[in-house]
Order: sequence, then C-alpha cells, then structure tokens
Amino acid sequence: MLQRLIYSSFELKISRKNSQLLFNIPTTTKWCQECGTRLYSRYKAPVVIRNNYERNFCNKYAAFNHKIRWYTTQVDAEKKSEHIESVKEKKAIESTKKINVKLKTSDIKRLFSLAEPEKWTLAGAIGFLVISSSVTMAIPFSLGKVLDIIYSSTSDLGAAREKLDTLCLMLCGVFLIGGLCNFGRVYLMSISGQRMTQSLRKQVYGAIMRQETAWFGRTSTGELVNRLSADTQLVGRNLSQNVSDGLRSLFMVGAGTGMMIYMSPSLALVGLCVVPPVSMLAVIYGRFVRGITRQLQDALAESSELAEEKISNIKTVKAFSKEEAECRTYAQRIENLLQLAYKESLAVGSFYGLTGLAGNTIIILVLYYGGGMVATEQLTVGNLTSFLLYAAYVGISIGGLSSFYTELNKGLGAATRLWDIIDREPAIPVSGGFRPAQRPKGELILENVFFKYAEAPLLKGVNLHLQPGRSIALVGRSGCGKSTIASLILRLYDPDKGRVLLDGVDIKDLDPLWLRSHIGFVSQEPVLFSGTIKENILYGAIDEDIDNELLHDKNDKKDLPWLAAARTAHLEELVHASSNGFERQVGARGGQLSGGQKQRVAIARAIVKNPKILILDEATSALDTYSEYLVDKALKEISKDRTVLTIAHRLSTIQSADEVVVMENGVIVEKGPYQELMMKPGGFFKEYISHQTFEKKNREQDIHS
Ligand SMILES: Nc1ncnc2c1ncn2[C@@H]1O[C@H](COP(=O)(O)OP(=O)(O)OP(=O)(O)O)[C@@H](O)[C@H]1O
Repeated sequence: MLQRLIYSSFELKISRKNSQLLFNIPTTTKWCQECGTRLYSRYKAPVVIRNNYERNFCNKYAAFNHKIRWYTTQVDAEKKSEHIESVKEKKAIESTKKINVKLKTSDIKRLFSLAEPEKWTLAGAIGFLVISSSVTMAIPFSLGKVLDIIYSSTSDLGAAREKLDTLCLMLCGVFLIGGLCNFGRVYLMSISGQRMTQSLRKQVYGAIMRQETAWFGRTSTGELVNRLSADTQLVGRNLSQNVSDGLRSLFMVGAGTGMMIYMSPSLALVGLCVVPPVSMLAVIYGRFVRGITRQLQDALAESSELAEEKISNIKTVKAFSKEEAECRTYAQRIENLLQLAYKESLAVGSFYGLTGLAGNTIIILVLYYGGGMVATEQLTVGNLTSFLLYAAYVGISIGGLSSFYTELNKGLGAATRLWDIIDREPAIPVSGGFRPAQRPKGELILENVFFKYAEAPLLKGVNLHLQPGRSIALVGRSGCGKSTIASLILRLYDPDKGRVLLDGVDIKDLDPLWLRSHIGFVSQEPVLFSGTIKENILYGAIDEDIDNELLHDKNDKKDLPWLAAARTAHLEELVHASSNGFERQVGARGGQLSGGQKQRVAIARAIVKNPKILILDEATSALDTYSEYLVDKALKEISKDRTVLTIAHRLSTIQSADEVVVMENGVIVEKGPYQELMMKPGGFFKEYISHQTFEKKNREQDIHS
C-alpha cells in the first residue's frame, strides 16, 4: 500500500509540474468510480489525462485520496513498472531540457547571422553611434578645459572670456551633431530590429506549419504562440537595440579608459582595479539570467496555453459555471510565474546594487588619490574633474556592458528555442515526392496496417480495400480507430507497419500536396475559420479555382465550383437568411453558426475541389432529419464516381453504403453488404446493430414515459 501511495503521489507531483500527465490506461473512456464523472473523452488520448480531469476530482472530492484510490484500483503492477519507466524517461527528457548556460561561439555566430539582411542599415546606425559616442566622450575633456580656463584667468579676464565663448560655441555645434546622430542611431536600429523580428516570425511560423500532425500532439499551443510572439521579439530586440547599446558601452569604456590613462596612468590604475571583479560578477549573473529566462518563458507558455484553451471554449466554461474555478487555476499558474520573477528580481537587484557600489568605490578612490595629486600639483583641477567624469562614464558603461551580456544571454535562450523549431525536419514532409500526371482512379488499399499513438497498439493489421465508385461504411465501437484510418489515408500519420496504397502506389512515395488535393474530408467536429461563408468554402479549393473565382465575370457565377458545392451542401437556406448572403461572417471557429450549419459549410468545403476520394467522418451527425435527407441525397449524387469512406454510427448512413466494414480490436472482423451482414448469425455487425436499435428503442420509451 505504501508503495502504491508513493507511486500515486509521485504522479500528482508530475501532473502539477506539467500541463499533462502521462498515464497508460488501456480502454478509451473512464468514469470516476466515486461520482461517475467522465475522466476523459475519446479524443483525449488514453495516455493523456489533462488538467481538467484532475480539477474535476479536486472540486468534487478530496482529490488526493480519491485519485489514489482510483489509480490503485485501476493500474496493475505491470502497468506501474511500465509507468515508472516512462516517468524516468520523462525525467531524462527534463534533464536534457536543462539550460546550457555556457555561451557557445557557434550559437553567437548563428544569432548574429540573423542580422545579415540588415547589414547596411546596421552599418549606418553604427556610424551614427561612433559619432554620437565621440561627442559624449568629448564632454569631460571640454569641461576640464573650461575649469582650467576659469582657474587660470585671474590675470587676463577679457582673454579668458573670449576663449570661453569660442569653446562654448564650438561645443554647442558639436552637441547638436551628437544629438542628431543619436536620433539616427536609435531610429535605424529600431526599424531594423522590427524587420528582423518579422522575418524571424515568418520563418518560425513556416516551420511550425511544416511539422507533422503527431508533433502538435506533443507540443503545447500556448508554447508555440509564445515562441512566435515573445521569443521572436526578444531576439529581434537583442540584435538591434541591445547590440547598439552594447557597442555604445564598449566604445565608451574603451575611449574613457584611454582618456583616463592619457590624463594620469597611475590614477587610472587605481580607478580601474574594480573592473575585473565586476566583470566576473557580470558573467556569473548573465548565466543565471539565461537559465531563469528559459524557465520564465516556459512558465509563461503554460499559463498562456491554459488561458487560450479556456477563452476559446468560453461557452463550455460558462455552461458548467466554472468561471471562478478557472480564475483560481489561472492564478495558480501565474503564481509560479511570480515565484520565478521574484528570483529574477533578487538577482537583478543584487547585481545592480553591487555594480553601483563598485562604481561609487571608483569615484571615492579617484577623489582620494586625485585630491592628493592636485594638492601636490601633479594634476590640475580641470584634469581631476575630467578624470572623475571619465571614471563615472566608464563605471556606467561597464554596467551597460554587463546588461548587454545579460540581454545577449536572454536573446540566446530565446533563439535556441526558436532554432529547435526551425531546424526540426518534419517526419512527414509538406510536399515533395511523386506527382502522377493524371487524376487518381481512387483505388485505396490498406495493407496489414499497424499503428499506435502511444504505447498501446491501436490498429493491429488492418486490411481494407476501397474501390472507385463504391462507398464503404466503416463501423465499430467508439474509440476503435475509425477516424485514425481516415488520418492514415490523408497521411496525417504514417503507419508503424504495413502500407497504404493509392492506385497501387504507396502514399509515402506520393507528394502529400497532390495526395490531399484529391481527397475531400469532413471531420466529425468540423472547424471553420473566422471569415465569411464563401471564404470558408474556398478554403477547400485548389489555387487554380480560387484564381478563376477572382477572374470570373460577376454576372455569370453559375458555373463556379464553390457555388455548385454550396448548392450541393444545401447552404441556400443559410445564405438567404442573411442579407450578406455568402459574405456572412461565421465568427471565430465558426462560433456564429449552428452545429448543422457548420457541418454543411464543411461539406461544401470538402467537395469544392471535386475530389476523387471522399472521407466523411459521420458528416451528417449534426443535421436535422430533413437536412440530413437532403445532404445524404446530395452526397449520394456526388459519390457516384468517387471512392467514398463513411465513418458511420447511424443506421441510415450504414444502410445506404455499398459495403459495410466492421472493426473490432484493431482489425477488420467483418465486411459485406448490409443485408448480408444482418443475416449472419452471431455476427459482430448484427450484434452492433441490435445494440443500437435496443438503445434507440429505450430512448424512445424514455421520451414517451
Ligand atoms: N492524437 C491522438 N493522440 C493520442 N491518442 C489518440 C489521438 N487521437 C485519437 N487517439 C486515441 O485513439 C483511439 C482511436 O481514436 P479514433 O478517433 O480513431 O476512434 P474512432 O473509432 O473514430 O471513435 P469514434 O467512433 O468515437 O469517433 C482512441 O482511444 C483515442 O483516444
């Protein structure tokens, strides 16, 4: 029991740290044994338990005991040891994630290579920087000269006045030039920084879009959005503003030290003795900041993910009155962020406190020794004043250099996170491969296909033959892998073993762009994008059709494929109900349309490119009986010369297919025409249908009573 407790609490610890808890549970849907709460839906993988389930527990019962009891009854010893292995593996991954705090020359080179396209703008900015910094460095020297003129002017006041006027006039001119150059430096650096950020964003977004579907299952959306917005900005700012400030500080440290040595080498030695310890401190601090920046960015990503998921599904949150609970969960995440920010603030405070102290020490040392030198006439008052100002400039600029180093570390931390994405080669390419010249005939064969999402195998040798012009209804229990077969045909995933062939060619050899341009797909829960109905339909069109649409005469719209698709999907009623017609906005994720309306737009989107293969994942489930009848009729019509795979639960859909294929335990167990399968005594399909009919009757009785 003790072992079990430790094991379970170990689990809880992990789940608090990360947004997901990896756990291998073999069946698809689990229910809480105490209260009957659904733990996770079939779309949330059996291996992944998301935070909301934990929260369900937490809110309803004492989470700890409840959860421990649940796990201990569910998970047998074998699964436990398997899981401990996966925990170890996870820890190993975590440790590899640990930040390498040493600056690598290759990383720095790569970071600066991002500035290559902006080299001329940056060169201009650096030119301005040199001029404006030279002007700044002339101030202490001029001030010393002014003071010396004043002190030596007791004999000839008129001549001194004249010298002073000329010097001040010259200085005014020089300062004006300095001010203009400073403006030029900041302006040029800022615009090139913005341009670098945008170009980096394009690169990262492109790299994200290229990745295969499975990768998105492992990477959180919040993290990706964070990389795209915050990390790119950090890198862009680093290469512009930070570099500019760093160079300015470097220039001023160099020039200031030179001037100090020029004025008095022995005093310079005294003043600069604090530089080595401050530099060491800056290096240690920079490394620390680099580490904490990565942790901060990760924590920020976690909280953004939570917020994004909940805000975009606000209806569900409100329907369950979880506003307060959500605020609490978010506050918890933010609290983690705050703890890290406290650490960072402590480090920043200590560092700046110490460097400030070092700066003041320089001033006191210079005053002490310099005062003595003035008294013994080794140094003039003007020279001591100039020296003090140079010392102050050098002190401030060393501070500037160390913050440049810190920012460089932050920038490198952010850049490495971006390179992780940019350099990743997707397991399934976006395009490339064999592109047959003609349209496919549409013969699809799944040959001994094995597939798993995580450890538990899902498909265990599926053999399926889809012929052109015929429709197949794929049936089976919920979660048996029907939609997964659709994903494999679309090549969203590759099988672990076996092949998927289109007209005898392995789809791995085909160009995925070509393959998908011949497959129309309507998913079970279709997602529309914000925009108009027309834009959503055209989303499914190939580029050529979109060009035609743009060039087409407005008065002769009848032949346009998207209009034909809209008619087939019976969108007239929806379009006529709004004065905007096809220009009606659907809202974010199609939120302003009903479930059935969304499904019809999705059907139009799937058929607009006239695909040779149609995959309908219970495409008519959200329609009312009349619309379903109409859409079914239309789908039958458009199915004529196509290969159609319908993933079906409803009797009406199953009955209208040419052949029914039954899946059970990861394999195809039965196939044949509907009537034939219904006649088969003790058959899987017969049992499946009788179960459905029984359920339907029960429901009807419930309604009547
Ligand atoms: N992206 C994913 N990552 C991990 N597991 C997944 C993923 N998608 C689906 N699964 C799991 O794979 C199994 C099969 O899912 P699939 O959606 O193919 O089932 P289905 O037969 O279509 O179910 P239904 O009839 O309810 O739509 C389920 O247990 C599901 O939880």
